[in-house]
Amino acid sequence: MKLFRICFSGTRFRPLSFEVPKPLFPVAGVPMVQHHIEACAKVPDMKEIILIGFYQPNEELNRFLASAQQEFKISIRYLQEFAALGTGGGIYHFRDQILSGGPTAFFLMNADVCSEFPLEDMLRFHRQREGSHCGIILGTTANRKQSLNYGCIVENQQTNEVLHFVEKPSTFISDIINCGIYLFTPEIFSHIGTVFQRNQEERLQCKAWKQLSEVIRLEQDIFTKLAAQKQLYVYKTQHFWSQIKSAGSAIYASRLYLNRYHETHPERLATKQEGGPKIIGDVFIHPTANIEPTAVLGPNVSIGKGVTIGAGVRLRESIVLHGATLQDHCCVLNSIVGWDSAIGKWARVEGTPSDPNPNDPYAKIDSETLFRDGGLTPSITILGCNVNIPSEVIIRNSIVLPHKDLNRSFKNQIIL
Ligand SMILES: Nc1nc2c(ncn2[C@@H]2O[C@H](COP(=O)(O)OP(=O)(O)O[C@H]3O[C@H](CO)[C@@H](O)[C@H](O)[C@@H]3O)[C@@H](O)[C@H]2O)c(=O)[nH]1
Repeated sequence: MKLFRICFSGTRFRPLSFEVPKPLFPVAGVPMVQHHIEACAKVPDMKEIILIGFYQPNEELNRFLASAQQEFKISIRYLQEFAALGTGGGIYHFRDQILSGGPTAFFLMNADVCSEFPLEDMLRFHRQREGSHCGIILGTTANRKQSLNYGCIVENQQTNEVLHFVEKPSTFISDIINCGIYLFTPEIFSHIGTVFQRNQEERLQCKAWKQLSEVIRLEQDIFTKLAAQKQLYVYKTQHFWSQIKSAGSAIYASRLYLNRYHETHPERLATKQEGGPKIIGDVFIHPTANIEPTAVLGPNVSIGKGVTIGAGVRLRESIVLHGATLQDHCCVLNSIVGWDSAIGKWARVEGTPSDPNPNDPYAKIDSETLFRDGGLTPSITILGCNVNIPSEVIIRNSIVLPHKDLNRSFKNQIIL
């Protein structure tokens, strides 16, 4: 057993991805990919975890890898692609490293998903069908309209064999969607290799070969064919799953993970302490945060390292990143407060939640576009790093880029 793949890009995650690669952004108090790593480390016989991306490794990534390796007692490496090779091209490029040690199967996961990661269930499902396929896709049910934003899977309901796979179809195909979490056997590489060889031949034959990209996409170039050859199965999960595309979806994912901590990490959930703040619902507080006892926090709040929270502060459905200061009596709702930002006394920072429709059991979070009908779509408020909000102003549904000193109230604006 081996591996998972990760990618560092995150354009829809700006301005937060200016400071930190999206997979290291804290969700429920720990870096987004730590949730993947924790799930992998629990799988018996997991030999190694590999992160693959095209991001230039930096000190922060190296520090994270070293500390995760120590904490989870498993080898964790980062492999950098020389260019974005696509969801299939990256793993094909590093196939020798992935197959070293002769694993019989490996997991592959998109970094930008949050899930219970039912890896052991997938493994059991795989073992019951061993020899008859080269991949298992984790699937979940979406509503008809939203299914079009995902890879859609048509299955044989008796056998769970994938009959048909279409990436982001333009008309309804199926309400079972691809979660971006897979279990593959090494055989997958011969299928990717066929596409790679064909692409190479086309490049050599084509005079404008430089323009042909080296990208291989699992979803479009591989899965559709494998489905026709009856080489894929779908394992459907009933548990929570969500994409984390935008900053708004990070708040929603935080809520899902904080709720799961009741079972997996109760020690990460804050409880009311003598002389401590009032806690409502699920809240994560980093042990180094300094919080006045009259503050009221929650539900769904994550407070990072070294954060200072003054008297009478109200904080709900928000993520406060390390080093931020919230002065007395300010109110922060549905917002992300960037690293080292400061919010003045009695200020109000507020966004609009972008949660899935609570009345639809299959609704997923919409990957909202920034603008709709010529205006900024109401969304969570995001303060980039080192932003200063003066006392007694209101910032509503706005995105503030890093290092801004605001001097008045703003509403529905991107402050550049
Ligand atoms: N290493 C690497 N990773 C990549 C590359 N391109 C994309 N990725 C990573 O691969 C994952 C899929 O990314 P997208 O190509 O942006 O697709 P998507 O819109 O997220 O849709 C995918 O995920 C959905 C579930 O969240 C699926 O439903 C869908 O079928 C598809 O797999 C993300 O984690 C992304 O960062 C690349 O060139 N190299």
